[in-house]
Amino acid sequence: MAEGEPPAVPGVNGSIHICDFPGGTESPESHEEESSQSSAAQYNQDLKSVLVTSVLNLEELDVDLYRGTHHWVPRSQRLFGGQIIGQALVAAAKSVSDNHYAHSLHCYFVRAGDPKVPVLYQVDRTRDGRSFTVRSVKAIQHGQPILICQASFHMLQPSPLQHQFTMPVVPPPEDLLTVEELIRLYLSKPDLGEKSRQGLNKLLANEVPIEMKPVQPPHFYRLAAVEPRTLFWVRARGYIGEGNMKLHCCVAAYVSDFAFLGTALLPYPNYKAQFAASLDHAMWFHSTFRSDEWMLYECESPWAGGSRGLVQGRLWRRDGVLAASCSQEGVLRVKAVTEPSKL
Ligand SMILES: CC(C)(COP(=O)(O)OP(=O)(O)OC[C@H]1O[C@@H](n2cnc3c(N)ncnc32)[C@H](O)[C@@H]1OP(=O)(O)O)[C@@H](O)C(=O)NCCC(=O)NCCSC(=O)CCCCC(=O)O
Repeated sequence: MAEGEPPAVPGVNGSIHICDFPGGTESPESHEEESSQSSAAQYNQDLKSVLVTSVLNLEELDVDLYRGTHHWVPRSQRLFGGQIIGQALVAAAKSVSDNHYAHSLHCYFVRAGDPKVPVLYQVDRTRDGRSFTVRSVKAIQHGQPILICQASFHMLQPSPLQHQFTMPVVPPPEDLLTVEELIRLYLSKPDLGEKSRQGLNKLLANEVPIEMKPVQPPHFYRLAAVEPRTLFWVRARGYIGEGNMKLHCCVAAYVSDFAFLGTALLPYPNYKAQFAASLDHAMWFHSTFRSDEWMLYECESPWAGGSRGLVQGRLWRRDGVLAASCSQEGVLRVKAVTEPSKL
């Protein structure tokens, strides 16, 4: 990483309950009961998540037509992909009955989003079946699509087929530092260069509505090439509460795009991204979860080439249940870093 370049958001570098979505060997109710006890202790419930009160709170303009506004905008000054996916899923879910739950979505980012204007979401009720309901959503700005999204919803259908991978063993979030705490630690280093200090202060001023705790924080000094695999705890800031599983899926969709594509850059510390943007994003929801509770995001990049990188991720509930899986391909145009430096 070159001097003056703020680090990529740090960090992106047991016994299992198996559970269908939303029911299974463990009922949603039992999880909710457990959650309500922990949430009462963990949260000031007045601190509502801005994701829910603002970003995902779409304005209804007409039948199947919604308008969404922005909260956090990345330094690239193009709209955050996770926000557009989360809002598209909110729009899709509006016309789906309460007993159908999002189980997957597939999106293409076809144009950069403009942070100066709101986004319109136009929903097409593609199909209403007995078990599955499908919606197609077009996110539009300046009269042109910026995202095309297909989302599918499924009614609860219990099955004897149930398996999942085992969650990686990592320290609990209580034993780890948040990204902000890590940045403050880096800022306290006496030999930090002025440009790096400015970059880190800019990162601190970012009002990202997500909290993250990297499992393996990057070293203060220049990173060595590492395997394209990262683990971090993540949750939405503020209180959302239990009960609305569709909403938790929309928040998870927002969260899942954050610091995801950076995984593909980990083996290349001698290159920096000149242009990085997600091209597509897919998600599968497997189990009930609370997006305002810590979840482990396990990210890996099985391939990069031809100025593109593929990343895959798993979102784990802290009790070891696999909540969701994600895949994304992004464009990665890089240039060589000439001078080695510290963060
Ligand atoms: C740009 C997309 C991906 C399509 O690309 P392209 O067809 O090349 O679009 P153009 O509009 O023709 O060019 C855009 C830009 O790229 C330059 N360009 C094009 N080809 C090349 C090339 N072969 N070599 C070098 N440069 C090239 C071209 O000159 C233009 O540059 P400019 O003139 O300076 O603008 C397009 O599909 C697109 O933008 N899609 C949307 C992608 C997107 O917005 N995704 C979501 C946001 S990304 C995200 O959210 C991740 C954030 C993570 C936050 C975090 O983790 O911190």
